[in-house]
Amino acid sequence: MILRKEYGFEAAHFIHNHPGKCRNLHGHSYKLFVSLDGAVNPETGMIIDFDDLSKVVVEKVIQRLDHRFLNDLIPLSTAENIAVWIWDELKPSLPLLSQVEVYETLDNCVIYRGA
Ligand SMILES: Nc1nc2c(c(=O)[nH]1)N=C([C@H](O)[C@H](O)COP(=O)(O)OP(=O)(O)OP(=O)(O)O)CN2
Ligand SMILES: [Zn+2]
Repeated sequence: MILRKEYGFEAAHFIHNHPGKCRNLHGHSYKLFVSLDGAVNPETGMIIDFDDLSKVVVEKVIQRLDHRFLNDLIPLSTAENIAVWIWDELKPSLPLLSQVEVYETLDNCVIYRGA
């Protein structure tokens, strides 16, 4: 079964080698969807407690990206590279992690399922 939870963060960035407007400093209200693929524990009725998932995602990702300049952590801060960075931060603590979705705008999204 797939369990998915939504998060958001506001951040600034620029893409230094972009041929258009994205080379300029600007910001996005990013949406992040974190998915886990696992079995339901018959005792808890859960794959993971949403609260326990959030403790990890907030500590490892949201607190580090929200209201930050992304290029400090991810020099080429495309949605693709942000998704890979988030995956690498979460996977050691969330072995059931199966998918990371990063929406840079309402209609621009990347989906990453690991290497
Ligand atoms: N493959 C990617 N392409 C682009 C990325 C990216 O991360 N991966 N990023 C950008 C810029 O960051 C840019 O900010 C994207 O936002 P924007 O241009 O506003 O989005 P739209 O494509 O929806 O542009 P509209 O002018 O609003 O139609 C660019 N490309
Ligand atoms: Zn951008």
